[in-house]
Amino acid sequence: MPAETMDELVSLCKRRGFIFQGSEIYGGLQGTYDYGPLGVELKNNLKAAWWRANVYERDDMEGLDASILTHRLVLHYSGHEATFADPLIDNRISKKRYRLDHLLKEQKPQVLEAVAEAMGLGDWDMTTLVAALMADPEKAAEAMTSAKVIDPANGAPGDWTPPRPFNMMFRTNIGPVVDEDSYGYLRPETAQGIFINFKNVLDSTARRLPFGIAQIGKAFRNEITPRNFIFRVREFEQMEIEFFVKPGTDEEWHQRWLETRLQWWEDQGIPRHQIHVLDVPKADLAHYSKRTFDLMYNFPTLGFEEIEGIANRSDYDLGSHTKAQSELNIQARVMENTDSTAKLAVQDPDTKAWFVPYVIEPSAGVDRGVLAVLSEAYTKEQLDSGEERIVLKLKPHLAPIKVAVIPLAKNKEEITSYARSLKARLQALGMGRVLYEDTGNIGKAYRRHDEVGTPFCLTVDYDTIGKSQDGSTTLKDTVTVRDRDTMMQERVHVSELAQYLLERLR
Ligand SMILES: Nc1ncnc2c1ncn2[C@@H]1O[C@H](COP(=O)(O)OP(=O)(O)OP(=O)(O)O)[C@@H](O)[C@H]1O
Repeated sequence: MPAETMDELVSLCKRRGFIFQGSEIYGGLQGTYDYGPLGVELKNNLKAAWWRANVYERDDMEGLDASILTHRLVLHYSGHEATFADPLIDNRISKKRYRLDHLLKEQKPQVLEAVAEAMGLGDWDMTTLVAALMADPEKAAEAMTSAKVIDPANGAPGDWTPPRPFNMMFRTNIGPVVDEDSYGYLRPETAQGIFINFKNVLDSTARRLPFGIAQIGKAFRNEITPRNFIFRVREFEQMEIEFFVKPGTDEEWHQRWLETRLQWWEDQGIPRHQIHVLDVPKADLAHYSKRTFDLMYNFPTLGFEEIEGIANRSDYDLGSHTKAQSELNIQARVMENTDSTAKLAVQDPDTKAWFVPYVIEPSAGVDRGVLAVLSEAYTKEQLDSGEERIVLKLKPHLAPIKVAVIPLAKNKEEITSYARSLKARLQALGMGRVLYEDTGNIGKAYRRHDEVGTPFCLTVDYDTIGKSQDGSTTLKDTVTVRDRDTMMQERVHVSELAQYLLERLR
């Protein structure tokens, strides 16, 4: 059974070294988190699983690692400069700042009804209400104040300012000269790096449609109200695929990617029933999207929230960044591009006509993925002894530590050196981190490794080194293997350990 509250997860993450608040010793930097010794392993394992499934195991994908610092023209023509904004509103009394749609979601229905009425709306939903408020900011301020919209910070009605769009990109100066032209952006998504390299990848790999480019990397958004632990942060990682297809085949590929991605999440330990597929209503679609499926995971405390968006982006992206737009019969509405030096189009092998590919984009958040996987794996068990056991039932390939090798006696040189050499041999198998563990007693070590999801604990004891109390040597060169989930222990000969572990850790 997954975790019931976010607090349980936050507490485990801090206690066991998965995730810490960013800049914590100086009071914390909001919207940033640092991955600790175990967090970095889990995160790397999740990214490796994604790369394996989407690059190595397919024959129609290439990888890329584009730069984070981005030329302003990239984000100008992509539309981000003009439209990558969230609606912002302030309460003059508390001085608190909110994202308008988030603030409204926390209001009682009668308050929302009063706001809509003051705005003169008959039939409305959240999307049309936000749109109406943004279209007339002065009236919106009056409506929200007179309808007594509550400030969640103090539970009292606010004195609301007119809402305004707030661009979420981090703009930064580039180079030693600070002037109006020498700025760029930290990328707000990894996708643009893929689009602007489309021709480079095509020319260097001789790919034909359909094919995709995959990338994992950091993205930055100046979220108005970062919250819910690593769910909404200002610096995060994305795992993005831009899959280029012939127009007309896009809808079929969109469906295929939906199924592929759901299967992948299942392989990471997130069952199908814990994900709701939202077919995003037309009114809520991003400006580039023909259709989008959001994968909404049932997070503890938060409920169903997005972990991945799978968008049919039509020919908007390559069409926006290409030169010679007028020759390419672009379907999407794009800004006229007078700066691009590359033709981002392909030739139909039969007709020889040039056209701009459509793009299917499965875009997943690494951090939200980590949170979902942790929450699904978190298990509280009542043992026969009456004790409670917390165990992270992570899929073995995601576990931060695969195997802990524990010497039963810390001061017995023969045992510790046997354990150290066994650790080194297992580490060399390349299955991930193997830990030599000699802190605390064996019971405590088991408890700790249950809590961090280590699938196997191996104990090296007197029997292993051929010095059993009864003088027998039948158990020489065997170790006790304890299984995290069943807590069963069995004796395994060290010559069979490699195969034993590799089979079970796959
Ligand atoms: N501020 C953030 N913190 C952590 N992950 C994020 C953040 N913004 C986006 N992501 C991740 O990147 C993925 C793709 O980004 P996309 O632009 O589709 O998100 P979004 O629709 O803007 O998300 P939201 O509506 O929750 O702000 C999301 O599904 C999510 O997993």
